[in-house]
Amino acid sequence: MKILADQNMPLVEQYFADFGEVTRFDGRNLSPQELVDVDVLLTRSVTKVNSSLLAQANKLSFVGTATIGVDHIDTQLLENKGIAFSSAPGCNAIAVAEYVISSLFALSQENAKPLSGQTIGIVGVGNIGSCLAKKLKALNVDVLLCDPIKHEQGLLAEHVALDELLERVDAVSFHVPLIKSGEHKTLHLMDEKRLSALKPGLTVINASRGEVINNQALLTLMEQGADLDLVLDVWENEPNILTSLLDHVRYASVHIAGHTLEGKARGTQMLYHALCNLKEVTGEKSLADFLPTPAITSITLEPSFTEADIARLVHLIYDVRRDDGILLRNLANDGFDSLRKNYPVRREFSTLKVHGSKEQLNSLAQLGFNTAN
Ligand SMILES: NC(=O)c1ccc[n+]([C@@H]2O[C@H](COP(=O)([O-])OP(=O)(O)OC[C@H]3O[C@@H](n4cnc5c(N)ncnc54)[C@H](O)[C@@H]3O)[C@@H](O)[C@H]2O)c1
Ligand SMILES: O=C(O)[C@H](O)[C@H](O)COP(=O)(O)O
Repeated sequence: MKILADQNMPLVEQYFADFGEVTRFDGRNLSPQELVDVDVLLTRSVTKVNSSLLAQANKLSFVGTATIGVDHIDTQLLENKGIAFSSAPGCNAIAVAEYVISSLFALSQENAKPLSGQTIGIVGVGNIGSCLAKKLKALNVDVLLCDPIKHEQGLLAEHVALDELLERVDAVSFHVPLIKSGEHKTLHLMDEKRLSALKPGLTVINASRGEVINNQALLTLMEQGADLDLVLDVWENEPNILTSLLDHVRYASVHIAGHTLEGKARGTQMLYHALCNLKEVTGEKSLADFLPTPAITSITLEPSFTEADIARLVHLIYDVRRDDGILLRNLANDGFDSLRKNYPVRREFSTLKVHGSKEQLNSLAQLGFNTAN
């Protein structure tokens, strides 16, 4: 079996070598010719899997994307061609939620505005939005949720319409898929009209897809002096982003919100299990076999540790300002994709074992730290 895998996908050889020969490709520059005689294609989010890419795919029987988002894949085409498909739902949901928590704590410190007592809006309450809501509630934050689809399905009673939510919150975080048309379209969900109506002092976080916010309209608004705290991980037209917007963003990063070691590796593992199912073999390999021990494994809290110290613990594991600095220092020389490829190791909160009193550990456990005795 011939397996073609994105060069930025970790652990492919470890998981897939038993199935056949693994060859790597450059995600943005895969040519139709490279798919001749290939059985399995494993992508990340930058490869557009469409009819022109598959024009010479004479043997392809499985396509997998080790990502949550599937807007780069023509899934209808795969179905029509009888090619099995799998994505990796939820694989990096924890990583994205931790990115948002890190950003909110950093802003809270810099703006001298405690997080506890703030109202945060979450737009899109799927795997990431739900995970984030749980963590925020553990921090005594009021959470407003907006997800009209789940509401219509009877799965979210407390849905708040987007325009009302934007008026009521201190910060809003977007976790919707990119939907280009239809009643629930998210392309330019934040269009010029909605952006212009935002209240001063609002924090706007986007770690979903860049196209959810009209970037040019946002730039124009910021150039006119709008008072918004912007946290942007995703951009329209990646990798050729609107660089003049960077001057107006508090924390900017190169579409890495989901890029913990665990998040990326889980994506690969989920595709491994999908292929095992397809081939009717038992998948016996596990993430724990491959992930390295983190640099800091445990910490003990003193009785003086209070809620205010939670931010320090969060930033010990991941501080979004590290990634903001990397982008600002290096984008011009290295370029967007190279910064993504060489992203420094980031681990999830669960890799830190925290020892302390029962009361201290309660909210830390809900934030995702390892508090097991
Ligand atoms: N920045 C990153 O690194 C990164 C990482 C992972 C995922 N993502 C993006 O985040 C998106 C969400 O991920 P998820 O795992 O939570 O997906 P999910 O499918 O579990 O949840 C998405 C939710 O959004 C809701 N939704 C759809 N249209 C909506 C609308 N118009 N308004 C409000 N809600 C709407 C859906 O009903 C669903 O509940 C992914 O599709 C992907 O594009 C980005
Ligand atoms: O949808 C996703 O899962 C994320 O956007 C994903 O983490 C993007 O990262 P990439 O696949 O481009 O490395």
